[in-house]
Amino acid sequence: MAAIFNPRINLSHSIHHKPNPHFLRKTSPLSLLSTLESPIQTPPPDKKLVIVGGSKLSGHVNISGSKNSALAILAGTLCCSGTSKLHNIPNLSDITTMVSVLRSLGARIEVLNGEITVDTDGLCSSEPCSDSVRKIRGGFFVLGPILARFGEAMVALPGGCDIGARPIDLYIRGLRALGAVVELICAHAANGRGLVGGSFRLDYPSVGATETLMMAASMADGKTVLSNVAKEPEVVDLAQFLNASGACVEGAGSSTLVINGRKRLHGPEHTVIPDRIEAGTFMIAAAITRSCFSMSPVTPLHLSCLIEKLSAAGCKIRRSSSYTMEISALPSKIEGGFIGFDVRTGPFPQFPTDLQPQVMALLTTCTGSSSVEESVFEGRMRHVRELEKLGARIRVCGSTALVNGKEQGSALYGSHVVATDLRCGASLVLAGMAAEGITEVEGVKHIDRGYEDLETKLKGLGADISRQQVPLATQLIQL
Ligand SMILES: CC(=O)N[C@H]1[C@@H](OP(=O)(O)OP(=O)(O)OC[C@H]2O[C@@H](n3ccc(=O)[nH]c3=O)[C@H](O)[C@@H]2O)O[C@H](CO)[C@@H](O)[C@@H]1O
Ligand SMILES: C=C(OP(=O)(O)O)C(=O)O
Repeated sequence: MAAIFNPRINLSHSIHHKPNPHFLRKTSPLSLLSTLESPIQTPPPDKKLVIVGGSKLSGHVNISGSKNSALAILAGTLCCSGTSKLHNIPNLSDITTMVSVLRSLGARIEVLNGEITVDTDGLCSSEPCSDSVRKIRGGFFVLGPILARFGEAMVALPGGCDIGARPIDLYIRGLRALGAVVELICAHAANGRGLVGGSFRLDYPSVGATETLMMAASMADGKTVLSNVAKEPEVVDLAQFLNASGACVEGAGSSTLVINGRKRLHGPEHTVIPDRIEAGTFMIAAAITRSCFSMSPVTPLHLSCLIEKLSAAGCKIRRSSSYTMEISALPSKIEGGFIGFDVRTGPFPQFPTDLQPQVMALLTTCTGSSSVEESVFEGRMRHVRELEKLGARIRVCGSTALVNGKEQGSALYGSHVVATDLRCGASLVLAGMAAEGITEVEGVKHIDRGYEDLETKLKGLGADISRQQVPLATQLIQL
């Protein structure tokens, strides 16, 4: 079948779902009902976070399980027969959406206090609910497992943060290398039976493409070699989950993966790694408020680039037990004050793009000028305009932002700002805590996608932050 895939397709492209006769035959009335029940609801009224700047933070904060690991591993449960039991799953709207994606395929899921069990024995569809897939990036990761398990998949184009074009060409070319025929939204095994092992080199170490191909190859017939893959800790966590299911994935954390496919994987028990981006956000919170507190569980190796930068700027970072880290940014302890530093984002182990907006907020409060180069997502500078509303002085030239630190006696000041994506929201909350006066951050739904109880955790450390309803009139004007 001819391939008509356009790798730079607009993500808002509408999807026409043809009914799949194979699965319609197999679909029970109950699972059809649950597909129909998939939420198509009017979005809830937006909330705002109101922050009174200037509080010092202290105490201890618990770090939740990793959003990005949990999303990939939830997709990975589709590779496993029987029941997978996952621990340390964060309570986030992205996870709720991913659960809807899996349920729309017929998975039976129980969610209780950070634990999720996924029973895939009743899977009855190769077409996940498009509305759910379109809401998040992780929804698209089900493509590999569905294809590997059923030999065909029909998946809508993904959503996620609006931070660039975010094409899916590597997923498609990689799956083709494993014997898939891929049309715009529909993929099936070329030989009509299943995927076969193959070799594929990614032009760029894409996290999602690596994870999707790893899952697909785990059930392909024979050996697969993937090179120039992503080395992010979430990729390693997924590999550990798959290996615990009986898969044979070697090399996770290096740039080459060798995967020997298995006919059948079984549901394992797995604990998701701590969220390094949440932990990094809290480290920056300590730095920007010139405070001292501890956090756990944290894996310092996952944050080495940030630890290096903050230490060079004057923070004292100490491991007080294997999973607890204390960060001290008390002005009395930092000789010569906080000095700005340069950052360039890149694939792990380089500086994470998901901490770039937060670190930029910090740099606006340091002395001297700093440069922040975003090399991963071409559209990840939307927080700059909002930071400027709080008094930040930033000039963007191409993919680099030149941040002018504070002048003698100057500070950020409170204002009304809007989060346009998840980490933009985190950046604005951090800046608001350092600003003089009151900052209102709208667009909290973006923050809820990736931070579990952000304001409760910050309040626990001593921040003055509350969640309030955005008046309806304001919401209507924004529409
Ligand atoms: C749910 C999840 O895990 N999200 C994370 C994942 O996103 P995601 O997996 O979408 O990010 P990628 O690693 O794929 O993207 C990195 C770069 O590769 C490009 N690219 C990607 C795929 C492709 O087929 N073609 C292509 O050109 C992207 O446009 C981007 O410029 O990794 C990003 C990079 O660490 C993080 O910011 C996201 O938080
Ligand atoms: C970009 C992010 O998430 P997603 O890939 O889910 O949009 C993020 O977590 O910062």
